[in-house]
Amino acid sequence: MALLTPEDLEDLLNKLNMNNNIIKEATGMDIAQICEAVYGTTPDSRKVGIVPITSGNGIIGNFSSSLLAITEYFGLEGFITEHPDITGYHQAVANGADIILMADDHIFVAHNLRNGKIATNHVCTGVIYSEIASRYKHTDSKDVLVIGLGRVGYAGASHLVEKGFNVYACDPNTDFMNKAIEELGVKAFDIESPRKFSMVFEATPNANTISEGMIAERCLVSTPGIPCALPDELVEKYDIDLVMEPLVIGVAAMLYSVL
Ligand SMILES: NCCC[C@@H](N)C(=O)NCCCC[C@H](N)C(=O)O
Repeated sequence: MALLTPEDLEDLLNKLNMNNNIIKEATGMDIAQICEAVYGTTPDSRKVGIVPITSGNGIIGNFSSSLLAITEYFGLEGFITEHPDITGYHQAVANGADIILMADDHIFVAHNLRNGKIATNHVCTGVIYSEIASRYKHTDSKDVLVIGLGRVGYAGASHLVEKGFNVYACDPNTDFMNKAIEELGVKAFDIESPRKFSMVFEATPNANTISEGMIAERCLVSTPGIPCALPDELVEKYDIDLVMEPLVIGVAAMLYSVL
């Protein structure tokens, strides 16, 4: 899994506002409304304790401050603990945190200490980005293309299957592909017999995974993946609504999912 860098997190809320405008135009709802629709929850007076974690590659500059900004953007109170790790966890609980947000290099969790709900960033990111793709209002198709069937892509494909969409998927890893076909019933997208999709959910750590044969002239591409899945020439040539930002939308889904 590619780790975030401080550069990825620069200008986070401006990127969010830009993406929220695209989401509103493409789906008719903003990200808070979509989170409410998916999880059936609304922000309340819960307090979020953010605990920096030093394991593995260590603390990422402005990761915790980004989580605080996101928490407050969606109307929740938050604080970052003075210490990291276990000492920080103890501080968060002692200071009355209802929800704990913390991440090592492998798992990023939101844990509600009051109702016991726990969420991971990779599942929530897959669910919310695939949900955004599926809400594209400029199509009546039920076909969605999912590119990438890792932890995030698989969660998104599963969510779309549950919602009754026709999910076509591709991943160079045949084990991932076979698992999704057997467990979810997705159809393998064959680049040799391309179909043009108006809704695409991309979840890979690679650039330019979307090629001309895959997309309709007017489409919505929803991707948390870094770097961008769309080649510049396609962005210029086609009418593409691109929803892409590195952290906020996934964290919003985590918070809504544990409220
Ligand atoms: N959609 C967001 C995915 C984030 C994930 N790829 C990552 O970088 N995880 C590592 C976070 C490490 C945080 C660090 N331990 C800290 O607490 O600052």
